[in-house]
Amino acid sequence: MDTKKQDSVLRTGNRVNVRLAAVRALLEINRDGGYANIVLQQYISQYHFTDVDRRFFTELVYGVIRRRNYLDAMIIKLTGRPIKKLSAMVVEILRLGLYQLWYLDRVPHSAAVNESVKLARKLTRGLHGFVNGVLRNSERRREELSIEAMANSEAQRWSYVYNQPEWLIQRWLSEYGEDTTLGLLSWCNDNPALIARVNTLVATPEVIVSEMEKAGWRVEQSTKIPEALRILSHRGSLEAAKWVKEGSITFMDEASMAVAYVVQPKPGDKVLDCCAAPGGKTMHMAALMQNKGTIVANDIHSHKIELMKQNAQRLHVSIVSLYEQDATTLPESYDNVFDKVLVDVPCSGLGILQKKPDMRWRKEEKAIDALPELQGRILERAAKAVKTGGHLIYSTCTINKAENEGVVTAFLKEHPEFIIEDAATLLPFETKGPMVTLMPHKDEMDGFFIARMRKEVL
Ligand SMILES: C[S@@+](CC[C@H](N)C(=O)[O-])C[C@H]1O[C@@H](n2cnc3c(N)ncnc32)[C@H](O)[C@@H]1O
Repeated sequence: MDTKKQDSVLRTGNRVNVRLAAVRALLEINRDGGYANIVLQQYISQYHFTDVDRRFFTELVYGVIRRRNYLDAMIIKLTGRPIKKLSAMVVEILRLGLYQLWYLDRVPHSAAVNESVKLARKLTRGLHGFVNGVLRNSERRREELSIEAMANSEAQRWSYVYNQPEWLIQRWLSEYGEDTTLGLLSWCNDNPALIARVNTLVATPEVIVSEMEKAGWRVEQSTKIPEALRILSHRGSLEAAKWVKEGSITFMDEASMAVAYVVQPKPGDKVLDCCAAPGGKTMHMAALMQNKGTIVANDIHSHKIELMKQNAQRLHVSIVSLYEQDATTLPESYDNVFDKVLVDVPCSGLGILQKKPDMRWRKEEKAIDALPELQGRILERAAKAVKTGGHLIYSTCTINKAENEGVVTAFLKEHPEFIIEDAATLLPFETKGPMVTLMPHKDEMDGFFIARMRKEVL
């Protein structure tokens, strides 16, 4: 549907119909493959929700996405049909209805059912009776639909309770054991904290905190990273906030900020960031370098380079040169040139599942198992760009050991000229080294891996 038409469908007078917007957004994510965070942001900026509506909309969309496996199991049981045999629109209306009935105490059951029926009248060809029947039936059959009654195995039970694919639960159990797996699973279902980095090139955390408080935001300075702020509540759209527009803040997690601390670039350094887009760490390094020196930032995707250019402009960074470049085939002119080389490889992203609740359903084990080979090749090539006495930093946003310790250990075996250093000692918070794995449920930030190596003369 074109944007104008959709706009008029979603609005009644000045108010946006939040549930209708949620169904449309869910369809774009689940049927059309849109990324949840991007679709959500588009709706929020397009429809100018009130703060209350924005929170409800976000809760509905993310809530349904997180609990998709259990909601779908209920739909299959209640309709007697596989999801694929139902219309995509009806599936989203049922998911949303069941989510409200089962998880949102503050929504009266009658409202959850009636609003779903209204949606079905508006969006389907005569399936409102079917939706009504399924949802009312779910009320009558609560016991039969309980997780205990529905799960056929312990792994399936955990998968329903924690809304994660069974294969991932099995993987974490075998890598980390039961306690850590449980911690990780419940972290995945918590609402992510909103974290901003204060751009120290133009502002200080103290000034920004005080300005935000005056504007009615609730915000705290992070206890882990000095320039990080935890935004507890805000007014209006984040994108339109003055601090975002003027480049005094940018959104990124504390774990992501930890990487630049381990790189420890100094003003005047020559830095290579070879998997750089969208540039969160590049711009943070530029700030730590006080915008003095050089950062060569590469990425394989040209459209992301444009995004980084805009990011650099907004954040008043002028020391970054951007190139579209495959990190496995860096030019020879890069060899032995850089003081610091950051290799923030493409990875499975299992450490950022909390922020992207749709990701858990998109991941595939086979694709994950193929990653270490590419990561190893990127690291191998990038290592040549480090000058003697310089540092090579390898990072991922995953807690998958094969992509982390696995890749680095294999690299070190082949390269005695690289010595592992203790990354933990460079961080402004307590954690264990020498290679650092930030575990979300313990460190209260995204799951990241960071290793720092020094190149010696042999
Ligand atoms: C984890 S993300 C980097 C995040 C980035 N460092 C930041 O802090 O914003 C990995 C990036 O590697 C890029 N990439 C994937 N394969 C690559 C390759 N062979 N060479 C260079 N970049 C690659 C992807 O486009 C993606 O932007």
